[in-house]
Amino acid sequence: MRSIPLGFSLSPTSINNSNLNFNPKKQKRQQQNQSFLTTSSTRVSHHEPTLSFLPKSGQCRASQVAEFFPAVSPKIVVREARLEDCWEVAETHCSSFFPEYSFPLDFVLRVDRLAAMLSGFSIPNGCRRTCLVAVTGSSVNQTFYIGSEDFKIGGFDGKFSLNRGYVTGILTVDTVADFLPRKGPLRQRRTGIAYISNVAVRERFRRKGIAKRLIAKAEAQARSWGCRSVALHCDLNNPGATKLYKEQGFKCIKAPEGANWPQPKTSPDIKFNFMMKLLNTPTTT
Ligand SMILES: CC(=O)SCCNC(=O)CCNC(=O)[C@H](O)C(C)(C)COP(=O)(O)OP(=O)(O)OC[C@H]1O[C@@H](n2cnc3c(N)ncnc32)[C@H](O)[C@@H]1OP(=O)(O)O
Repeated sequence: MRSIPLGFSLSPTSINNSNLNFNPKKQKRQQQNQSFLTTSSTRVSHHEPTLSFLPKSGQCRASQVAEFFPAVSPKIVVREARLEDCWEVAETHCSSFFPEYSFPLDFVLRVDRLAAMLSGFSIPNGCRRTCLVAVTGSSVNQTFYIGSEDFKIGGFDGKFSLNRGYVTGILTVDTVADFLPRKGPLRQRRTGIAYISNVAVRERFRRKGIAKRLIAKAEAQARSWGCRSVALHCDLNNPGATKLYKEQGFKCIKAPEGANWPQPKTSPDIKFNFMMKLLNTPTTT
């Protein structure tokens, strides 16, 4: 993470909480978070081997344990984002989509992303939106909270926290249908199709199945909203992401001749694949 002059970094990953005062309320919150992480969330469990792989003597070194449990250390949990995750979500988004930016632009980008997220709490009537996060269970004790118990924003109670990279991946799923082709002469908003966007995994956590877990959770969410399919746009020049979605059962959809389908608002040079998946379609992995 980049530092700024005066030896102080604005990046949340640089905050060392070892010299913060003990806060009993904070500790209670951390314990609550811990119990949430171990009870109500989805684990990256598909790589968990059974204990029969362990040596018969019952003795093994930490390095051997790491070999037996390659993808479960640290434990990853996928859950809905909370207000206190906002900065981490912005950080994950910007470091994944704009890795080339340096200070001060990278900081401005994160603040801009934060503002966009907080203002995005209001969505059209009858629509749903959820931001999912994949978090590491091992970092719940590394939180530095800003705000108080009475702190409110966008109608939500909570506190911001500047953490040390505990959010490893993010995904947004909604039924707003802003980027889906409208239907009929009245150009009505589509219903029954959930839209996935802003999928990103921090670089050091890639190729561990985190994006797959986020997508699976988004599909479950879409089903619970009564959607029959999910859609997304993927940059044509992003073969890794395209492969990911194809393996998860998404198919590229070609716009009919002459149709002017909406596209995400990014640089005009970026061309997108519009991809869809019926929610009863099995995945290839
Ligand atoms: C709708 C949208 O938001 S599209 C935007 C996608 N986001 C980005 O491009 C941001 C930068 N990139 C990233 O954040 C990540 O690389 C992502 C989100 C594309 C993938 O996240 P990961 O957690 O690494 O993916 P995950 O580990 O679940 O990969 C599952 C499979 O997808 C495929 N895959 C994923 N990334 C790649 C890659 N870079 N190259 C080739 N195949 C890939 C592989 O088949 C992989 O399985 P394998 O590792 O067993 O070979």
